[in-house]
Amino acid sequence: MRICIFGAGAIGGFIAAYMARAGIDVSIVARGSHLAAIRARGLTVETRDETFTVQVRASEDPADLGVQDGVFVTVKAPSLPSVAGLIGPLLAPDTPVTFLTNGVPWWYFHGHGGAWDGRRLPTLDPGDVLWSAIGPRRLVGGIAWPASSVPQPGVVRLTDPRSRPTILGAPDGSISPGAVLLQQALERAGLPVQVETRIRDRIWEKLAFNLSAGPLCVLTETPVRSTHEEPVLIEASRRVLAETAELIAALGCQAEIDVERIVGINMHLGHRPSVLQDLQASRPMEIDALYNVPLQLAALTGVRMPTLEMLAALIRVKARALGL
Ligand SMILES: NC(=O)C1=CN([C@@H]2O[C@H](COP(=O)(O)OP(=O)(O)OC[C@H]3O[C@@H](n4cnc5c(N)ncnc54)[C@H](OP(=O)(O)O)[C@@H]3O)[C@@H](O)[C@H]2O)C=CC1
Ligand SMILES: CC(C)(CO)C(=O)C(=O)O
Repeated sequence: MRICIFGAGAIGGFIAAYMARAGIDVSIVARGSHLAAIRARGLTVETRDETFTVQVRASEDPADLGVQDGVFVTVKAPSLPSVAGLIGPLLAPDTPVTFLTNGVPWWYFHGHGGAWDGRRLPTLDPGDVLWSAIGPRRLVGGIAWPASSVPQPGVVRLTDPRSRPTILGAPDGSISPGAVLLQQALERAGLPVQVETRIRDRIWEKLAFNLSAGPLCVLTETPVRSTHEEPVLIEASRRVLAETAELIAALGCQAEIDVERIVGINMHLGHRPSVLQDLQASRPMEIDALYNVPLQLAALTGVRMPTLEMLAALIRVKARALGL
């Protein structure tokens, strides 16, 4: 089984390393100092329980890696249009591609059914470049949960890669052969995975979690639990979650949003969300996928999200002021 991880940073890096260790023919698309370090010293994973290093084929040019049986795209959302122009050489006609990204995915309305079926999201896929290069047919929706980071080039750090399963699911709700192939690859690597028929419900569960504290972390530049030291900010988090639950229902999804459970988790979470990691590394943040597009969907469905609107506006101002 030939698997390529496109953008093997915090999330893709640990997946690639576990696959390589399990003997899967895995290669990665990486770039810059991270690629140089992986080539020179291998790809290292540090978890609570172990540290290990694997040698893995890596290139910034997918043409060096050839046609694959399956592809995991794990770049940040602002990098996705760059993937469209590069991914072609990895794809046979049936190669499944999953996008393990936070936020609303660019393909959200593909296979949705109903009045919005096939609607495009130009904010996430300007000029339909992903839609045209990858095509919705081979798509598998995906969600990753483990809190992870790249503390230095060539090194991925996370507490527990098995903390929560990766979720995969075809946009049309079928158990597609592509989803099953990608599931098998993760299982062989010893990573927990579930294939779901209602992928959008799971996307919203994850996004609600990201929305509960991510904006507060970006604005305060502190880890999740620090934002929950102030009762008024916990209240803001509760309001964002209530607004998100309303949007989820208006979109016809059935995600379970247990506000007090999420608040309870956040109280103890020392993680800096990946959106904050981007801010602090002066990288573009996933503002569109995480905040702006949910607000567009709120406008589409007539749902009011004043708290998220305010937080998103403050973040946009901050991003512009910092040139991000
Ligand atoms: N980190 C976390 O804790 C979690 C993250 N997520 C989500 O997972 C997704 C991936 O995040 P994460 O792994 O943290 O991101 P990272 O930035 O750590 O990894 C993405 C990698 O892709 C590389 N990349 C981007 N474009 C290209 C390209 N065209 N060619 C080659 N390499 C490229 C980046 O390089 P460069 O740095 O040069 O841009 C980077 O090394 C995001 O949507 C995030 O929100 C989900 C759960 C938890
Ligand atoms: C908060 C977390 C780890 C949730 O899994 C996440 O998605 C992120 O850091 O972006």
